[in-house]
Amino acid sequence: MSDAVLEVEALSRRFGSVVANDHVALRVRPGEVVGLLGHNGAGKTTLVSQVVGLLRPHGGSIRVAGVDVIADPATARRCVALQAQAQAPLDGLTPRAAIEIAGRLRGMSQADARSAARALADELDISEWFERRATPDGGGLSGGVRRLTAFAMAAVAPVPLVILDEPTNDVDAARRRRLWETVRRLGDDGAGVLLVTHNVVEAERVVDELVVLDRGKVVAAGSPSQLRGTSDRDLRLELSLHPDGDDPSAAPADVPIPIARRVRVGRRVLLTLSAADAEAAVAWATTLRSNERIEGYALAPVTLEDAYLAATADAAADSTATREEAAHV
Ligand SMILES: Nc1ncnc2c1ncn2[C@@H]1O[C@H](COP(=O)(O)OP(=O)(O)OP(=O)(O)O)[C@@H](O)[C@H]1O
Repeated sequence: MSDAVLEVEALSRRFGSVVANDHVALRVRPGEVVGLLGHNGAGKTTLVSQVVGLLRPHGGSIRVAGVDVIADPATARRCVALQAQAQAPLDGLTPRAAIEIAGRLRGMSQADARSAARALADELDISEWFERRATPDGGGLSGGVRRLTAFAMAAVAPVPLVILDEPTNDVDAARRRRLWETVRRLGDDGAGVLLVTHNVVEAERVVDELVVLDRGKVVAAGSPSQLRGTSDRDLRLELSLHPDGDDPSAAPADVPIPIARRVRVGRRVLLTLSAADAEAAVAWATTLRSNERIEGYALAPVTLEDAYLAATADAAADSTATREEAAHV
C-alpha cells in the first residue's frame, strides 16, 4: 500500500466546456513539499477544492492519508489543514485568538495552542500585531498580516497534509522568506505539504517535487533539478525588448550562437545556451543594444523559471503552431 498522504489519480473536472482538470495525477509523501505551479486558470484551485471535498470530481480518485475523499470527505478533511487563496475571515479576532482557535479545533490543549501560536508569531515576525483586532471594514490588520495569520492557522497543529494556496500573496519580501522557511520546517517535521504558487523562483528553494499544470493538464513533474533539465553549465541570456519592438532572436538564422531553448514571455525573451558560448552571446547582445534593437540584456545561470516557462510554452505550442513560435504574452 502507498505511504502517500495525498494520492491523486486521473482526476478530471469540467465547468461546462472548460476542462479545469484533465486526468491529473500527483502524489505527496510524508515530509515532502510538493509545489503545484501553473498560470492563472491552469486548474490549481479546482484541484485543491476537490482534495478538501468542496467540489466533486467528474472522474478519477483522491486519497488523503489513505482515505477516499470522494466516499468519505469528512474523515479526509480532518487530515488536511488548508490555507485557502481567499483571505481568511478574521473579523473581530486578533491573530493570537485566530491561531489559538485553529489549534484548539485540531485537538490541541489550550496551553499547547497558546505556545504554538506564540512561536509561530515569532517565526513569522508578526508579534507586533499579535493582540490587534481585525475589523470588518478590512482595518486593524494589513493584508499581509492577515495572510500570515491564515498561514499560521494552517501550520499551528500537526496534520498529515498541509495545503497552502498562494500563501505569500500580499506578504513583504522579508516575511516571505520567513514563511518559506516555516513551510520547509513543516515538511521536515513530517507533514506532507502541497504548495500552490505562481512564485517559481521562491518555491524552487523549498520544494522537493514540482508539478506544473497548464490548461488542466500536468505538463511537467519532477524534482527541481530534473525539471531544470539542462546541464549545470548552461546559461540563460535574457533579452528585454522595446515596447512593440521586433524580437531579434525570432529567426534562428539571425542568432550567431546555438540556442537550446527559446521562450518568449511578453517583452522578455529567454534563450538557453552553453557556457562555452557566453562571450559570443554577450558580444551579440551588446551589439543589439548599441543598435537599439533591444532595451537591455542579462546573462545568468539557468533557473527553474526557464524550465517552467518552457513547459507551459510547449503546451501552448502543441495546441497552436510550432515550438519556435511559442510565445506567452
Ligand atoms: N466555479 C466555476 N465555474 C466555472 N468555471 C470555473 C469555476 N471555477 C474554475 N473555473 C474555470 O476553470 C479553470 C481553472 O480555474 P482554477 O481557478 O482552478 O485555476 P487556477 O490555476 O487556480 O487559477 P489562479 O492561479 O488564477 O487562481 C479556469 O478556466 C476557470 O475559469
